[in-house]
Amino acid sequence: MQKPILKALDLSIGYKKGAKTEIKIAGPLRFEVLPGQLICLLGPNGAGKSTLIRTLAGLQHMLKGDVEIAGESILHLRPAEMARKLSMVLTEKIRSGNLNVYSLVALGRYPYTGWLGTLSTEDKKMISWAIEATQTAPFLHRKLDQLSDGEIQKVMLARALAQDTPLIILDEPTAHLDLPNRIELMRLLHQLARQTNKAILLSSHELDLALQAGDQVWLLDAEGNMKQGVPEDLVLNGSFEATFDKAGFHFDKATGTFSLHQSKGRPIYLTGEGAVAFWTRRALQREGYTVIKDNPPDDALELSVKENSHKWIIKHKDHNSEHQTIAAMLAALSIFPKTHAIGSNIKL
Ligand SMILES: Nc1ncnc2c1ncn2[C@@H]1O[C@H](COP(=O)(O)OP(=O)(O)OP(=O)(O)O)[C@@H](O)[C@H]1O
Repeated sequence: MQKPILKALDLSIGYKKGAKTEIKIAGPLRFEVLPGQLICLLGPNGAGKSTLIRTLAGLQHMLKGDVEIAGESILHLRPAEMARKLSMVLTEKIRSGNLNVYSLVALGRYPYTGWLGTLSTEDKKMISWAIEATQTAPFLHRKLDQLSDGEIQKVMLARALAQDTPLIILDEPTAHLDLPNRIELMRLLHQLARQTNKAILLSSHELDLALQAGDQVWLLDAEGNMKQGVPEDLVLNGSFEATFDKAGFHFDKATGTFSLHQSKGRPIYLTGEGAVAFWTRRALQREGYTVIKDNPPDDALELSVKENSHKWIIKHKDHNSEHQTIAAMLAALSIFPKTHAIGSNIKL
């Protein structure tokens, strides 16, 4: 059996106010991270994700309990030992604008190079691999202040990879990335965990990506409790919904998506499959309809969609009409009274 690379033993995290007062954010927490796992730490704003990450990395005192990395308490690890076991990617902006990208990535080798910083063949190989994996080669000779926030994010990941530690912790690594790059980064982290047997823990607000890529999800709620599990189990047992419970937010277990609108409006009986039905449903929910798939009431509006022909057919008593776009279908539906429209009081 594999030994955990990271372990929390009744860990309480938070802040000290003066000599005596403690502000506890979460705990006692117990968890283990095994080599090869990608763990996504999720939770609403202010739940304590960054506090937990900083505590695990020894950047902040724990209130109680202990954290072990590769079997050793972080309280006993010297900085040089820690740097060979754990690499960090934080979201804070780097100020050293004068450094070029290659030099920054090469800094990842510092735990192995000693004072002079002379790079061995092995060091150079590792740096090249980190650059290739993160696709940072195109801006290798640029200075950091000539990079976008997203590019800096990738370079910081390259530095962490060059450090070649069994545990990598990233605080919101997708924060500055556009959608394709967010997907690409999650895919890369997932692959890295599998191929290199590194354990990777990241905090994120990317609920859908975390659901897809995480081997485990940790859900930290506003009360400081943490639920852990395989993402699909957490969806099915309602933990996911409960952690992000917010007025006006609805988590659809069937599609794994959050929606802004709680549909309580006029029922509409939708038949059809595939992408056209999916986007039709979204449009109807936005307009405040309650979309039903089974047992329609007698006076229900009926809408059938045809996947291949992009045709929307509305039926209601004597009414029967056919439409070529969602816009036209919605316009046609507007002649029927809605009981009420929902979704106006949502705070994000
Ligand atoms: N230095 C500090 N002293 C006291 N309380 C703090 C300090 N820094 C943060 N906090 C509080 O700790 C709680 C957790 O903050 P943290 O930044 O860890 O949350 P988070 O889950 O990372 O939030 P976000 O998703 O918004 O980044 C918040 O209520 C925050 O106000």
